[in-house]
Formats: sequence, C-alpha cells, structure tokens
Amino acid sequence: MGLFLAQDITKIYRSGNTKITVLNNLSINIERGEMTAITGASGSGKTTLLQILGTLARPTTGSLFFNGEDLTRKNQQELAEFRNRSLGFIFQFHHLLPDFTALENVLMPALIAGHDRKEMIPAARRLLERMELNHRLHHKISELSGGEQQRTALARALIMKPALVLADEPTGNLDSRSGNLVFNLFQDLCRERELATIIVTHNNDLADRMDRRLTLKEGILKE
Ligand SMILES: Nc1ncnc2c1ncn2[C@@H]1O[C@H](COP(=O)(O)OP(=O)(O)OP(=O)(O)O)[C@@H](O)[C@H]1O
Repeated sequence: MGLFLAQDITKIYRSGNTKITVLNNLSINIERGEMTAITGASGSGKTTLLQILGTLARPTTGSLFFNGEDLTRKNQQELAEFRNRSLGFIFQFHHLLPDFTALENVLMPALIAGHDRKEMIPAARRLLERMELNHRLHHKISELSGGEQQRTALARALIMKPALVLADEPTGNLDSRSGNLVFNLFQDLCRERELATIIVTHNNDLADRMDRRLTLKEGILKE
C-alpha cells in the first residue's frame, strides 16, 4: 500500500427514481511524491472523484486509506483535522479571502490548526517568495492578478506541509504563459518535498508532464 489508497469506490447519485452510477468500483493507489493527472470528458465524474478523494464527500461504497489508516472510520471532526493536517486543496471553490492580504491568506490554515501566528510567518513568507510574490505579501487578494491569486492559493495549500495535494484545474483560468509559470513553481516544490499530487485537468500539455496520466471513463480510471 502506498501513501494513499482508494479502493473499490462507487458513487451513485439518486435523482427522483433514477440512479446515476458515476464511479463504478474504481481504485487508485498513490505513492509518496507521485504526481498524477486525471483527465476525462465533461460529466465523467472528475469533480465527484476529487471530492471523494479529498474526504469532502462520502462514497456510496468503498474505502480510503491514508498511510494505512482507514479514513472511512473517521467522523466529520476527525476528517476536518485530517484534511487540515495532511491534504492541500487547490479548488476553484476554496476561495481566498479577498479582504485579507496574501500573507494572511497563506497563514490561515496554520492559524486554524492552532499554530502561533508569529512562528508561522517566516514559513508563509518563504512560500510566497518561492511563488515569486515577495513584492505582494501585504497586498489584498482583491488587488492581485489572476496568476498572483493562483500562486497565493498554491502557497496556502502547502503551508501545512501536506503529503498530498488535490488540485482542480490549477491553471484553468490563466493564459498559457502564466499557467506554465504557476505549474513550474508548483512542480519544483512537489519534487523537493516529495509531495504527492492529483491534478484534474483538461490541459494535455500539463497532464503529459506528470509522472502518471489516468483517464476517467465509464466510472473507472484507465492508464
Ligand atoms: N449532486 C448530484 N446529484 C445528481 N447527479 C450529480 C450530482 N453531482 C454530479 N452529478 C452527475 O454526475 C456526473 C459527474 O459529474 P462531475 O461534476 O463529477 O463530472 P466532471 O467530470 O467533473 O464534469 P466537468 O468536466 O463538466 O466539470 C454528471 O453526469 C452529473 O450530472
């Protein structure tokens, strides 16, 4: 078993009398430091899968193991703590707080976990500097460009030193130059820290640069 294992995951949505099987006995094993891209047609279930892998939604059946620990046995409170400690999220709906500065946004997960603000500031600064945002530490999110916001979101996802980062179109609304910059910075950090990532993307160039590329089709993942 690797760092993270999702085993025999099924997800069935019920709407009225009809059932939609979106995930159908899907399994995926992620090793430490491994970078995986997941592609798939619109409606194939990528968002559903990412939410289940991130423990934000429960599968209809199946199990999730992180470092050998069964996540399906945890209650909501324990899962929230697990996510804060071990996972990083770069999701479109995980919004940055627009009225707070880049530095404050990056500090947020650490403050939620009960860390001392003063002690965490150097790590937050270092991450933002790595993201080439030294000159924007004290700017409000609302004053940053799309690419700068995205890099802030990356820094925020990494502040707790998670073992696994889940990303949904991390360069989705950026032009290709800015998207490449964001992705390069992210990939360098992942390699350095042996950080595993699962990225859902429609971007073939990006998917090809990952260690492994999977396609979600008919409820299962194919190499
Ligand atoms: N809460 C829900 N109730 C019922 N059906 C749902 C629900 N959420 C998603 N679905 C259906 O499940 C399927 C997969 O949706 P999902 O959003 O996971 O796909 P996706 O691959 O992320 O699509 P896209 O690339 O268009 O964002 C779709 O057919 C969708 O209509």
